[in-house]
Amino acid sequence: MEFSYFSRFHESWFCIFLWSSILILVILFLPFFIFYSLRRRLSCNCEICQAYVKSKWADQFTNLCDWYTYILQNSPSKTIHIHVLNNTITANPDNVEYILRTRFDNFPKGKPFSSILGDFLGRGIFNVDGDLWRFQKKMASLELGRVSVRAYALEVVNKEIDSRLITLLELASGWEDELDLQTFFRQLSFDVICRFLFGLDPGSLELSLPLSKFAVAFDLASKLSAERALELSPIVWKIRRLLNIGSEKELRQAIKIVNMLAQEVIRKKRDMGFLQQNDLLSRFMSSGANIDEKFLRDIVISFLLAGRDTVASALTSFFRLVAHHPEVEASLLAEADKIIGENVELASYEQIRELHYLHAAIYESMRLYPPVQFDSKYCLQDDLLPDGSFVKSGTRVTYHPYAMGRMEEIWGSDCLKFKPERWLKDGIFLQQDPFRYPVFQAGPRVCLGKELALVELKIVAISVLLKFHVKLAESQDSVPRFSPGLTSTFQDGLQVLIRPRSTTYLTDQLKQP
Ligand code: HEM
Repeated sequence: MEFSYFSRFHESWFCIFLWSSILILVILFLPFFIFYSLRRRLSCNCEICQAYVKSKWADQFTNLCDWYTYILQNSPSKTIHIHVLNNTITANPDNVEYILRTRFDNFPKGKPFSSILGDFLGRGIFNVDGDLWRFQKKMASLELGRVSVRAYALEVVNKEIDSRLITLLELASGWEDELDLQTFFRQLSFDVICRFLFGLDPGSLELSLPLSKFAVAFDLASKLSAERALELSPIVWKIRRLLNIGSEKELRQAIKIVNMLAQEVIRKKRDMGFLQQNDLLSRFMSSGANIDEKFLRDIVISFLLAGRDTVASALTSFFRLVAHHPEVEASLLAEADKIIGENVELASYEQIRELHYLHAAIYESMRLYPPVQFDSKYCLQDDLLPDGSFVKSGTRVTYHPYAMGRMEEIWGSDCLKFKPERWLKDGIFLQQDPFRYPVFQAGPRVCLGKELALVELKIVAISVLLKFHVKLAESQDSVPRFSPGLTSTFQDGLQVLIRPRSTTYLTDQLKQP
């Protein structure tokens, strides 16, 4: 007995000694390891790589995406290679089609991407390939592909507009203080997506923190996860994560809060009895598939991300552009007046379908400000893109809808102008090739929520426009600054004054020189 106690005592000291030695060795050799792995990356002396590494681009451009746009516009093939990032970036529609459709199997999301977003999105649909992706896509398509989905979306959004949106904006229309429309739309789209996908009223959740704290944590987790991709080597953030320091510590804390929200959504759904319900979450829960608690959490987070941030981003940019273009605002109101008429509280689905100019204005605003500015895939085997660019196995390929929306070769010499008319022929909205406009992605992984999103965008936009005039706090020539994140967000939000719409306002506005 005494002997075994003695030997265990020695064993534990031996373990401590062993682990301490390993730790000391790691600490001693880590800087060399990082240095050598980064040296290879930093060694490219080409102008573009140096501009990236030394952040020289920031001398001329407000946003990284504007710099990428500039170099893509100036590239004859509309494709560039950032050697230090091992990333081929393209704004060439032929390449986009090749990556997203023709050679879909050779360009999955891939392991590097899943590890960047893995802590936040886990095995959720955005972050996986293969069977895990197919399963979630099938379940989501059953729900989002229903014939009645648009009518149901309209019902959910109309309820939200009727019960909250108009009341809140009426309140804000009496304020002298500015309202951040971006935050407002994020709250709205969160409520809509909870009702639509989870069959839940967010107000009924029993949360230990106010909803706004969860929203902040959600945004932070999205921003910090996206920033991992900007590091010159994944080793940098992986070490920070191992030591739980800096941004990785913040990310861990933010994810902890986000998890609390997801757990409460799942708990509430269980309480409500998911077997009798046919929303998306209930479908997953009753599918009989092997879905553990963690997988359910990942599903909830991915769909929240898909439906909340993208729609809020699209609405915010739309109102910013419309406020800067009174002539577009006038055309939107004139169309609504013709189709919906006066004194109608909420438009019907048939009326919404008839609003071609509104549809065009929404597409046009997403052309200039796509909610997902760029999207990366991973090249499995060496490949050659249609424009002749060679892509090496194991490197990243990125298509860039933000830059594509600003290409003269695609949209003509007035590509920087906000001009909804470019989408209309004889007043009817005309669809463009999705590989020239991959705002909803295209090919097998095309956005599953496109129809829901369009209904939501149109009905919210017209409901607000008909009742209120949105006046921007920023000046006419201000350039928006984006926050890094998975979805495009204005760093300073969108500060506006809300005013009740008077019938004479617009005429007065148009009379101004
Ligand atoms: C204006 C609004 C929206 C835009 C611009 C948009 C755009 C996109 C884009 C670019 C992707 C590809 C992302 C990637 O693979 O990395 C995507 C995927 C997806 N979106 Fe949307 N989206 C919008 C709204 C929504 C909404 C409201 C939902 C509702 C649930 C949704 C559900 C999805 C899903 C499930 C996927 C994954 C598809 C797959 O991987 O097969 N989206 N979306």
